[in-house]
Amino acid sequence: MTAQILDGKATAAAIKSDLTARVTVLRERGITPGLGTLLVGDDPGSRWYVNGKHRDCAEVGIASIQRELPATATQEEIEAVVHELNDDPECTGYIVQLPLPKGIDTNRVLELMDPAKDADGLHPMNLGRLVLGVEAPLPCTPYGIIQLLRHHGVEIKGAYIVVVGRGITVGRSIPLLLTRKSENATVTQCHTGTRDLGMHLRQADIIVSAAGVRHIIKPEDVKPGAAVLDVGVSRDENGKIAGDVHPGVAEVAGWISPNPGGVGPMTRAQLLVNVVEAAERAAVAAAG
Ligand SMILES: Nc1nc2c(c(=O)[nH]1)N[C@@H](CN(C=O)c1ccc(C(=O)N[C@@H](CCC(=O)O)C(=O)O)cc1)CN2
Repeated sequence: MTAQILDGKATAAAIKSDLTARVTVLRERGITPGLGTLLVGDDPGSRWYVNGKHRDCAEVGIASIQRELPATATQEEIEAVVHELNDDPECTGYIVQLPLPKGIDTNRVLELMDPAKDADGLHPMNLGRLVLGVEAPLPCTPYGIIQLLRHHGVEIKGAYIVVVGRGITVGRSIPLLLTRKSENATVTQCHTGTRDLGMHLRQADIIVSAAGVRHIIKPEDVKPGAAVLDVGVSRDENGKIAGDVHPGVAEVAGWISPNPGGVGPMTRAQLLVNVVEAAERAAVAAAG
């Protein structure tokens, strides 16, 4: 392997240490930030992610509010919990773990959330604010990726970045962040329907792959020295979890994010940032 590692675990640990200090200040002022989660169904992966989020909360001093519903929950039952979390003063920010079971209208659930408590930055109003360039909680994985690149000194400004994927949590929103004046990158969005994906990838200074297609990023399609971020999660024929990036890419790239240990821990760290910032905003509003 010649590529340097974009170490998400270490970067997330540094972010969490800063947050612990900010939470202490809030608590001294009588404000305890609280993260709520709503998990619907019994998918072991989703449960693992939600448990991880609450472990992180305990580490930095954020309170946890855990709500669960069975896979058979109706739209109305899910919406009732969303209303409860909106009204719960101890819950300063929350997430609805995705994906929701088949048959549930996810967009409607997200729309019903109080945008001021949207810890994922996925509420339509907050995504709209992002488009307008107005302050809003930032989507966790996209902003986590930017923090990971910054932390390792990978130049984003002026870079040509190819994003592979168009899902709600990463692909749709990361171009919005990367093309802001503060980042000033040029972005092409590709996806599984893109003709000649390799032609786009070979020109990229930075590749962000969130397609969920095992090894869609191949060594021959990566420019030597490029930074490659692997966000994809899929399962191989034996049920083993695999990323989007072929292991051979590490011999060509200049930087690579391991998967696990790269973007995942950054997603979780950014979630905590959003919860703390929401509590800080609420404290300012209450004071003034
Ligand atoms: N409401 C949301 N739902 C989902 C999101 C999201 O951001 N908000 N993203 C994904 C899942 N996810 C967070 O919820 C998530 C995925 C992975 C990790 C992580 O830390 N992964 C580890 C490895 C885990 C393993 O070994 O299985 C890593 O990359 O090191 C954190 C969060 C879909 N749903």
